[in-house]
Amino acid sequence: MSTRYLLRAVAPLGGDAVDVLLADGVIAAIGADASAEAGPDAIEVDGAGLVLLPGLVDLHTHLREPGREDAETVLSGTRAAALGGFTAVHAMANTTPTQDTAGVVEQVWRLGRDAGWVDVRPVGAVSVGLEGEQLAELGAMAGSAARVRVFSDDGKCVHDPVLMRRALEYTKAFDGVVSQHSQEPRLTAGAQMHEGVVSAEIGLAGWPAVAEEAIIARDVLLAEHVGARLHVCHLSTAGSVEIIRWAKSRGIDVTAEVTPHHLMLTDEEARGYDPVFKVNPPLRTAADVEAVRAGLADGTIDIVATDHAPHPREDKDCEWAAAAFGMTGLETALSVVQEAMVDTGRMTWADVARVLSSTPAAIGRVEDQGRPLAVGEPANLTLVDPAARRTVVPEEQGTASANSPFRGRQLPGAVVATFLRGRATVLDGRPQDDPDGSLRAAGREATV
Ligand SMILES: NC(=O)N[C@@H](CC(=O)O)C(=O)O
Repeated sequence: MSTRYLLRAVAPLGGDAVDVLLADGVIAAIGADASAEAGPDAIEVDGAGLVLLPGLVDLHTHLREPGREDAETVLSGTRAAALGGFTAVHAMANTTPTQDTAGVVEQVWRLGRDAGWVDVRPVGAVSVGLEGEQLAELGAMAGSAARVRVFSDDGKCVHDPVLMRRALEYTKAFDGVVSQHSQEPRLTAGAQMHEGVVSAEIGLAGWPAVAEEAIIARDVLLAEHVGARLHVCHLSTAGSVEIIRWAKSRGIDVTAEVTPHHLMLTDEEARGYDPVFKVNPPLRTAADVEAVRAGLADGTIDIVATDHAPHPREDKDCEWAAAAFGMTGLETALSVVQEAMVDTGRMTWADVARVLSSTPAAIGRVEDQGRPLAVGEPANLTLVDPAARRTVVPEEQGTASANSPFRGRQLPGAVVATFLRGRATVLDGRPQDDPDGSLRAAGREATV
């Protein structure tokens, strides 16, 4: 018999505290029945003051394997995900080789299954080698064991409108979705950061907001024309929020994501020339941060996705122009959303469950994740302590890379436990391959 967990007096999304019993991979009982049915062997978890969320689902994670195992592996990245409260992640396609065939997506899916930390749903590339010329084997990836439903050339934009149209048409056939990295390449050649006052003052080449907005505007019109669904990756500007709002008002089938870092940080961070703040799309202005917060709160932006983009030291500890784009995010996402949206009174924990679990699961067609808290549902759950405060120390995180833009910051909230089909992957804030924390305290990766 698998281990049973009795979660005592947890707050399910703001409701009254209840006991919840996890057994045989599912939520076995809620309320008075839970303690009655628990039996003597159940492990009790004191949930007083804690919030019980459905396990988080990330639609945008870079796991880097195959090809850049010096930055992250499926094992280290998924362990980081579990520590961040996730029970499923979508692994982006910009690996080496590219995830553009059934063989490569199945390899990543298998590595994820064998690691056992979270469910890994590989994203398939839209074009062969992300080169934007020839459509990849979309149908074969969809029909593979990896059951790909999300397709993206992320890191690059599908900028050819004919290729984008074809991708939208083909993905419709198997209920897939194109997740577009919206960046007009000609408008961003050589770009280093957001184009604005700060880029002019510090002398770095700018990435104008219009380069994102022009592609989003084009794509929502293409999606309407074709009758397909479209997902917009890491939306970052006030203008992009307006375009999505307009598209939704016309009934266009579009969803959009914002990253935690775009909810919190601005282009002012670039003034110190620390490449940890170099990311694509770039950190924008305070007005953009306000617009994406408002867009997330009113439902124009559907989800938060991490765009966890680990890079090894040599790709970040260098001058700004030579550094790679990207920042880690799996282990700080929930805290950033708490600080930006919950602690400011703009969202409830039920909203957090929607934007970080049920809606990303729905967009990715992940059937057994993001489910309601009800008897018989798979026990994919995250237990959060909203009153905790912690200082971010990237070297103590599960990810194999240290490029967190939140280094040294105090953030609210902590993941106390994560359960994947009733098995604790994280308990007392510790990964369950290292239950007493000694390996991490010694500065060693546990099994990575
Ligand atoms: N978000 C990033 O800054 N980097 C991503 C790819 C990308 O979206 O450019 C990466 O793979 O490193």
